[in-house]
Amino acid sequence: MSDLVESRADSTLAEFTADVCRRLASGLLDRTGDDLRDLVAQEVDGLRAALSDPSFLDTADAPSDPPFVSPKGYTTINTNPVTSRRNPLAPLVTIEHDGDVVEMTTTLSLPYQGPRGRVHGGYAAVLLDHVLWHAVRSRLDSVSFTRSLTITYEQALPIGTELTMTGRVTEIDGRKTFAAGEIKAGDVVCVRGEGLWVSPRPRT
Ligand SMILES: CCCCCCCCCCCC(=O)SCCNC(=O)CCNC(=O)[C@H](O)C(C)(C)COP(=O)(O)OP(=O)(O)OC[C@H]1O[C@@H](n2cnc3c(N)ncnc32)[C@H](O)[C@@H]1OP(=O)(O)O
Repeated sequence: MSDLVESRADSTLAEFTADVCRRLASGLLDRTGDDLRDLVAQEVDGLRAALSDPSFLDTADAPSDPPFVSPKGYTTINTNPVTSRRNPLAPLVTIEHDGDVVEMTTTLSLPYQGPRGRVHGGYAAVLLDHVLWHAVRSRLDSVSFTRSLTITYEQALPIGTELTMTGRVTEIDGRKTFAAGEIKAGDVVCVRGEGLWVSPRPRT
């Protein structure tokens, strides 16, 4: 098992700061003038309070992504731009495995917008890449990399609505693993994806 490398309070502060960054990133896109100043002032006050008085932070829940020392001795921080609570680029997601199916949920705000009211198509591809990779990873003993990913945009993928990403493996052929899945808003399939994940050649 791996060891933690910072205190629980510091990990909580880091994740609180990432959440502040998330709120500011959204606020910068839907507020102007005094409204924006109010938000910035409120978040700065919160950060000052969190720095000067650790009891300001709710430490009831364990940090989601504390850095740790890996079994190989490396200090590791989850940098993932989809799942890391500590990376402000990542929205907050849930991931669940149900047998061979992986399901992920999230609600995306304005920083992920492409056309007005719709998720940027590139970010929809990011979400599908991630959920399909998880489905592949759950079936293999080794890591694999996305080799190809085909995305079909069926319907507008809405901003501000809970989205459900689902992924499953469709075929395993040696180093090649094929997977497919979709993103739904409610019961509507908005985006489909299918692709190939390849494990690196074994070292000779
Ligand atoms: C838990 C915390 C962690 C958290 C970590 C979470 C990370 C999740 C991230 C999501 C996933 C990513 O983003 S991964 C990052 C993005 N992807 C990458 O960076 C990958 C870049 N590409 C590569 O590194 C390389 O191309 C590889 C390793 C994927 C494959 O190289 P290779 O080993 O030389 O492969 P190669 O021989 O050409 O192909 C292997 C086999 O696949 C076949 N093949 C190749 N392309 C195709 C194709 N389009 N359609 C059908 N078949 C194909 C070939 O014919 C061959 O078949 P045969 O002759 O063997 O039958």
